[in-house]
Amino acid sequence: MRIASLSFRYGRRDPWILSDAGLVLDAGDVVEVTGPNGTGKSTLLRLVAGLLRPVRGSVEDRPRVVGYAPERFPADQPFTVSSYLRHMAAVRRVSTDAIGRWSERLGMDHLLGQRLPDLSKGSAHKVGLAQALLAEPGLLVLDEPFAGLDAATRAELPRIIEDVSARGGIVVVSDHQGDLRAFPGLRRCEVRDRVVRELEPVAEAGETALTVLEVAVDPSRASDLADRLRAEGCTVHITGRITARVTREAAG
Ligand SMILES: Nc1ncnc2c1ncn2[C@@H]1O[C@H](COP(=O)(O)OP(=O)(O)OP(=O)(O)O)[C@@H](O)[C@H]1O
Repeated sequence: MRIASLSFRYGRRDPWILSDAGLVLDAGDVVEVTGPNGTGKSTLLRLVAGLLRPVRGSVEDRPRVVGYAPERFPADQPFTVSSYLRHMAAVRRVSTDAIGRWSERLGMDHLLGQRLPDLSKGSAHKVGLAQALLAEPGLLVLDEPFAGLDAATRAELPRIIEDVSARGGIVVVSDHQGDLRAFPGLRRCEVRDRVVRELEPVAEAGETALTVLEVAVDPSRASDLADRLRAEGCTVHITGRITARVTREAAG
């Protein structure tokens, strides 16, 4: 799936939210979208999911089956959870068996008979996740999915995301709390100042990210400085000598 030269604003007189964004997503990719409040994370997710159309640019080769869970599930609908999910299963042409599977996995069996407007925020959020997962999405877009979830479902969600990814689905998640940071192979994108920028991946468990500094010092100070840096926990290699013209001020 390819996002190419994508720019978006809500109305002709509104400011641009995204400008010239580009991103290539491969089968199995799990992408975390971060950025300061109000910069356009939800907007980007809705564009990725196909709920908004780019003003300029394009989203190409989007998987056919898309599951989207909004940040706030619209619970002001006159249905029980069960009848809502049965309706969504019919719309998506999937067996109602999927409802039982997902309500068990998301710990929401006890909610099935409740009316949507009576649900707590966290419970309504689970219904939003369940409807997004019903049809085995090739693209799963989750807007702040961890917010308000109980501990058990919070722990289960990365496993669900892993399953979607393992069967080749693309998963795009906005997650300002960083619940997915330890996810193996996680790609990270930041939305800031209208730009979508890919960030360095987080080091895998058991690894530590290190920054390499090149420091040139007078040879007589090298071994002393190396010892002091090692004492501070740095890894130090003395790699050789260079010659450099140094001004009197810098040398002092
Ligand atoms: N339907 C809309 N019509 C007009 N402007 C909108 C609409 N939805 C969002 N915006 C504006 O677009 C900008 C980006 O909003 P968006 O919700 O995408 O940001 P966000 O990064 O997801 O925010 P948050 O971190 O608070 O969830 C904001 O200035 C917001 O006011």
